[in-house]
Amino acid sequence: MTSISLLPKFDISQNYLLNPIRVTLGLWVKEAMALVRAEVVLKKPVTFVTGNAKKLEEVKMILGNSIPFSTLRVDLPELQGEPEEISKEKARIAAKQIDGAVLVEDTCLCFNALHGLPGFEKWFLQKLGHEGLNNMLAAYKDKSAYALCVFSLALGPGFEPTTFVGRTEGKIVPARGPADFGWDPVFQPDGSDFTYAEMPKDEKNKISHRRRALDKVRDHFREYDFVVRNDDSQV
Ligand SMILES: O=c1[nH]c(=O)c2ncn([C@@H]3O[C@H](COP(=O)(O)OP(=O)(O)OP(=O)(O)O)[C@@H](O)[C@H]3O)c2[nH]1
Ligand SMILES: [Mg+2]
Repeated sequence: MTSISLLPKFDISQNYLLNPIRVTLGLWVKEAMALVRAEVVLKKPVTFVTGNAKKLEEVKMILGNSIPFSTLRVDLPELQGEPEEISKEKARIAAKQIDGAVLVEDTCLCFNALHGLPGFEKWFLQKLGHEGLNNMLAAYKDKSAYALCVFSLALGPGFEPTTFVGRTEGKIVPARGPADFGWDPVFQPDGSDFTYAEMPKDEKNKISHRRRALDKVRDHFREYDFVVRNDDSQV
């Protein structure tokens, strides 16, 4: 009885004594890691590959000069499957095609009432239109949806891509605002009275699925030292 009641007291004091040491060690390791960033040597800058001019515009606005990248407009195949797998496969194809490091993304609009469908293929919107997207939810009370963006970075052909996911919650509404980018007019993010299409671009770029995924891409570039060097040591 006595030993049982004493045991927790002992544990608590042990933790109390150890915690400051753990915290200090943790901080020290973090600082040390920041100082010795792993170098990733590439033969040419990472290329963001897409066939979608609007995506390209947003990626350029969001990233600015924060990471070194070039861009290339190439139509990538419309693949089927889970968003992360589609995005990775696009990266593998693009890396092979340009024989270098690539960044690609796959975006989808997912309805909760439909357990994540329609997901998205660009043909879907072309066939259904904004009204059709609303009609898909006519039988359901739940109009909630989320916009999902998965970026994939492949360091070259044969390299397994790394993914970065961004998600913004919202709901599907009858179209409002300019119709120059996909489903933007029917997606109203939570906490806003405006659809993506009605928002000024810089407002959308503060909260969008794309922005959230690109924040993670940026963090990754901070973690590693990407160097472009054209010699035998490059990827
Ligand atoms: O309203 C939108 N706001 C967005 O922020 C957004 N991002 C993408 N899309 C649309 O979603 C479909 C599949 O996208 P997606 O990832 O397959 O792209 P894509 O085929 O157009 O280009 P890519 O695959 O060459 O990069 C296409 O109809 C895109 O226009 C968006 N629509
Ligand atoms: Mg596509």
